[in-house]
Amino acid sequence: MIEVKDIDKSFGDNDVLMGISAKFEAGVTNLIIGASGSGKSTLLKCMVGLQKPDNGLVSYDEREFTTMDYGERIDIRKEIGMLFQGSALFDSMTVEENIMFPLNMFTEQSKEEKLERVNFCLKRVNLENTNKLFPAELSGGMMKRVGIARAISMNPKYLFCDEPNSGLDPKTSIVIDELIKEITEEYKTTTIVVTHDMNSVMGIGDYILFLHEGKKFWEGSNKEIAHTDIKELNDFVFASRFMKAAKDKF
Ligand SMILES: Nc1ncnc2c1ncn2[C@@H]1O[C@H](COP(=O)(O)OP(=O)(O)OP(=O)(O)O)[C@@H](O)[C@H]1O
Repeated sequence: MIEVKDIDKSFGDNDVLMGISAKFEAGVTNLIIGASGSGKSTLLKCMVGLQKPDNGLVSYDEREFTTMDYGERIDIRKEIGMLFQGSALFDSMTVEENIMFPLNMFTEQSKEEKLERVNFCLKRVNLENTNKLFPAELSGGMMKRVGIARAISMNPKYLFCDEPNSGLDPKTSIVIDELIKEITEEYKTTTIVVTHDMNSVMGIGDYILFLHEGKKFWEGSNKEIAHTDIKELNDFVFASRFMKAAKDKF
């Protein structure tokens, strides 16, 4: 479980996060949603230590992250898998080398052990036998799956996914969402997904944190989201005519 408590973050006089508190449980898919500029990425960055909150605490299973020294933070980072926006694969490396990268950096495993882990992760994302391909030879959906394989290579306790569906067609987006959900449930990871995608919200949103102008406006599940009367949330989630029409059916 990851907990954030009373997080404030400003850039100059731009107050980006104001008093954000939330609990992200293990084994369920936690989503952070909100309009562009609402502070989602900044919150994610505060959680993984890429930004320092001005106030507030971030804890990983009761381990207070914000006040840890550098060495302790590295230990937590080894427990974190990240799926970056746009996959962020190394273009000059093969699929196998990309997935092996964290294992080379953080473990003392033998070449055989690492290869076994790479093949296990590739099988898990249904991409067996793509070891020797380069990112340029993959479709967008395949790249995301390689990104997921790399993110789970270290067997993470915590999985962060930043806009996992960006640039994907609706059908492939659902495949990626389902994969993230399955992995979360299978390995009991604490998974946090930053997304704009309303299909993801309705499809895999076990817990949803809605940010609006840097504040927490609502939290709940995809089953509850259609039954709230918070205007800002309704305007955001059910903005399109299609979603408005579908709302009553949820
Ligand atoms: N390093 C930074 N320096 C200054 N301002 C920043 C920095 N990072 C973010 N901001 C500002 O913080 C605000 C929130 O940005 P953030 O990227 O967290 O929003 P977001 O909800 O993730 O948006 P999007 O959905 O467009 O990615 C924006 O006004 C942005 O300009």
